Amino acid sequence: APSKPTTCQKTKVLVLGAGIAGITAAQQLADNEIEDFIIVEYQDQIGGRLRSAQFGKNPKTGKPYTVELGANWVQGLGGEDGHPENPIWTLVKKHKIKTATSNFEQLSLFNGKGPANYENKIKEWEEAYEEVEYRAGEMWVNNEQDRTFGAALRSVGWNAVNDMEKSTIEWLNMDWEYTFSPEESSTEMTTIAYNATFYQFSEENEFVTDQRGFSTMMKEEAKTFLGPNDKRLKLNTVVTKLDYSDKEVTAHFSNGGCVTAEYAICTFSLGVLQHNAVEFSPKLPQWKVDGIAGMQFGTYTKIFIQFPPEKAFWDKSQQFALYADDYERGYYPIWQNLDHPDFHPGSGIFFVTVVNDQSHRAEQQSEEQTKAQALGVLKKMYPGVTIPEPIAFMHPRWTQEKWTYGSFSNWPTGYSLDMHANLRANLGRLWFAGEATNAQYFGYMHGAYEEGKEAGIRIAKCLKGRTCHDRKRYEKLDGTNPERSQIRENGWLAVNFED
Ligand SMILES: Cc1cc2nc3c(=O)[nH]c(=O)nc-3n(C[C@H](O)[C@H](O)[C@H](O)COP(=O)(O)OP(=O)(O)OC[C@H]3O[C@@H](n4cnc5c(N)ncnc54)[C@H](O)[C@@H]3O)c2cc1C
Repeated sequence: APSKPTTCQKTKVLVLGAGIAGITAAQQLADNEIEDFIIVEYQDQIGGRLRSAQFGKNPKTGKPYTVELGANWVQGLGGEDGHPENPIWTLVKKHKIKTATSNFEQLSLFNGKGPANYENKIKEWEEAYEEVEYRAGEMWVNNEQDRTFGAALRSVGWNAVNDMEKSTIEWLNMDWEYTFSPEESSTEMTTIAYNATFYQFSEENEFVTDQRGFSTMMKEEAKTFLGPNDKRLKLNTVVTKLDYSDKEVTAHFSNGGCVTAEYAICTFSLGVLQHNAVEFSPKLPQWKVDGIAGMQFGTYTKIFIQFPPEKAFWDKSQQFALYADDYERGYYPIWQNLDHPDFHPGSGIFFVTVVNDQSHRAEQQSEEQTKAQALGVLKKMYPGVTIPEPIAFMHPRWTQEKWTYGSFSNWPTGYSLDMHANLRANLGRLWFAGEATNAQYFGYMHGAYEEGKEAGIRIAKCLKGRTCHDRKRYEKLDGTNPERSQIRENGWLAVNFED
């Protein structure tokens, strides 16, 4: 182990992580004339889960395409007809990030036998979803107990078991967005998150195609308060341990260095916190451990395939293709056509997205295995077509990335606002911010932005000697099975399970 230095570098605020939340928090500090901060980042660049890669080859230029491995859509734009604007959309416009509008009406349908028509089932889903939204609203205002989204769907007559097309439509609307199935997600909070994003802002989605990479947005934003080669940004620096108290926070790095600050904002992903990738001293209290353990962190994997462009065999005028496998829910289900006139025409790129269990499978098996499975699906979707050999193939392994351990968070059934407040609560001078700490925009970039902003403002106030409150925490949580329910009439046998 590296030897422990006796004195650590000193600063006022330590910003841990240079993703959307970290950069936005630091910007708030700078805007409030707090210039004495240090940003510490694991990777060699700003952006976090805004992460692009070079892929394949553009036949016109001979250079690879830039594709987004992480966040790709600005979801919910707003800013018109009295709706507030999504702050990410504001930044995208400010930094002239190139986007194209996603049109989910351009969806071709397939099943195990090839092209198929199950529009009527999509309509059935839409009606059921609308009823669930209404039920969720009632549940919320009446403070009814939360339940799985699957339970709410069944209660309005939607049941996808035994119907692979319906299962796939359900996957499209739930798992694709949240990475978890309706059986795992909260009815109330899933509906709230959807409303907060798509009804508050708008139902439009813009897909980033900028060849500089989406992270350009945050890199450019950082330039508004950091100078060139600013010493306050420590890249390639891995935090291994955080000492915290009511007076200060010290971050220890894998390179042996350390920084002590009056305040710190930890923006590491929920995955990082759940993997105990950072040691806390003193140990985290149980209410905090439970707050971290209770929220879900999922994986979303885009599998990129480039075919020889002249041999592109799919309908290039459509943006999406949905495949309902005969046997397995979520098996290579949603295909995106980047060869569309609005994206990268002539690219020959067709990519497929899988989540969670299917992502974990792809992460464990070889690229050859995954490629063979994906091509096997295309053979079923396009019977009679000779599927050409891809000229490029690539997918990330999000669950294994030590700086995130997954993609984004989801709100499970039974996780309460109080439990979530415990995830978000500060521990003395150590604060937490990031997409997962946002109670309504969890999972999204705008969630990370709002949380970074809030934490930055709060800490600036504390440092300026203005009102400085701790965040709420709930060391004791209310149960939902009180003693009055534990009675014979409820089938409760009052058996004592102790020996
Ligand atoms: C595949 C995928 C698809 C997505 N799609 C969308 C989408 O379409 N729309 C949308 O709105 N959102 C999407 N998201 C979510 C969005 O990317 C996140 O909500 C957002 O980027 C999170 O920002 P953050 O600042 O909270 O966290 P992060 O971006 O994770 O920032 C935290 C930073 O901390 C650093 N770090 C971690 N551990 C350490 C350590 N030990 N020491 C030092 N530094 C450390 C990390 O490197 C990282 O830069 C997607 C995410 C993924 C992965």
